[in-house]
Amino acid sequence: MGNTRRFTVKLLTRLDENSSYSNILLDEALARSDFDKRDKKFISALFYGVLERRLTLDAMIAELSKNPKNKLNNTLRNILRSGLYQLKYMDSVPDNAAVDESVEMAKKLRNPASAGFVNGLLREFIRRDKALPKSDTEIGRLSLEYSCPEWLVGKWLAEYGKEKCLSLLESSIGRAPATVRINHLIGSVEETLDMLAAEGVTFERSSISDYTVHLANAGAVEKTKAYREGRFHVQDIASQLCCKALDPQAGDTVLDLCAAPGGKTFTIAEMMGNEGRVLAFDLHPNRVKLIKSGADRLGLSCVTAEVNNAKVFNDKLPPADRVLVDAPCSGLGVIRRKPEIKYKDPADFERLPAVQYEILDTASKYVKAGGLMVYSTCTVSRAENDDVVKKFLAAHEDFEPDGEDFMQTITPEMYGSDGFFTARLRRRG
Ligand SMILES: C[S@@+](CC[C@H](N)C(=O)[O-])C[C@H]1O[C@@H](n2cnc3c(N)ncnc32)[C@H](O)[C@@H]1O
Repeated sequence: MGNTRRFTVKLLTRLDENSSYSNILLDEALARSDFDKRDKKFISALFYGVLERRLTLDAMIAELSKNPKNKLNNTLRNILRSGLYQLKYMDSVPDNAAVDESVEMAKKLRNPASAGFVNGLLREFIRRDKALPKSDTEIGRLSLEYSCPEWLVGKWLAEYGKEKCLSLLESSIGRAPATVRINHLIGSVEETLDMLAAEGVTFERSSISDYTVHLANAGAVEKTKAYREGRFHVQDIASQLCCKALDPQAGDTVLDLCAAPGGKTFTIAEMMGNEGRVLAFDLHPNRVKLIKSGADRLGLSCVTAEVNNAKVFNDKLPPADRVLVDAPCSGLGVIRRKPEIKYKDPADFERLPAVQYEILDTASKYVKAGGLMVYSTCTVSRAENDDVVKKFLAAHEDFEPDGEDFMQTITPEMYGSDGFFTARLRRRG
């Protein structure tokens, strides 16, 4: 077990020092290691746990340090974070093990005082009954309880109200469900589920569609025979609902302008029974390859994938019955999958609405008269969602809202999905 903690602390420090994605860093490191299944589970739980509770853990360290201004190096900080995380949030770890293993790690650091410091701080936390740091404000309290920066708690409270804010905060902690979309073009849903069951995968069907299934022990679904045979792809409920909003029909010409890695492209093609054309694009050549390989695996021959910049009008693209703009966004709806998103500087998100508007404006030029365009994001932020759509409608008289509830903010309490937004915009006939 000591080895697993050292491994995790090293990974957390690497994440602090290079801005790579947490899931990629962890998956690659585990794949190269020879830890057994149980150890890998512990490492993943500790790694993601520390990451998603980082703000709270750092507030605890600041409160418990005698000299809070002392600068801690990254390794020492991660030893403390992981020690505190085990004490506070991992019931399966005895307190003594959490403290002793952390102290052993600190002994290996160059500064001989580190081990005493780690021991003192962790034992003081236990003496204080493992209490969270206090705050005088509601925003501050929620921020510490859910390890979410105050600016984001404040934003969600102001923009969506308390109930939705709490739903977003609660779902931002803990593992997201693994949901898949069954490809009925390769075999029936029952046949695919039987195959998965035979390989020991347990599942629960979802009420949102006949093809939507939650997998319970989905460690490495990509390794199953059913996956290799193209019988499903991994896709959250909200993304599946987004494809439903686009309502593609067999024979349609569909443009999917920000399509990689291709989850929505695949569902759209399946909904069309592989009849018609789904032209998928992305800015990045490496990501376009993911769409191509996914469509090949799933046997979706109506899909083509090319590089294209959605901001710039391309006169080679055909007029389309349906256009999907699944725009690049801040990703505030998928924090439970990528906890590092919440620690970004909010200033990084300020340029997004202009980019989103530019893409939407360009995309609208491809929509046939009477055709439908769906604008979507995996974020929960008025500036990137409703405001972009309102600005678009105000400037494009040839478009109108499609239906009364044409804008939908999907929050986790509704379907257990990621946070998401869709808007249906119809070009007048
Ligand atoms: C939210 S992701 C799309 C997810 C995808 N629709 C799916 O369901 O799998 C946004 C995508 O937009 C791409 N992108 C960003 N800027 C773009 C641009 N100017 N033109 C085309 N694609 C762009 C990104 O590379 C990214 O793959």
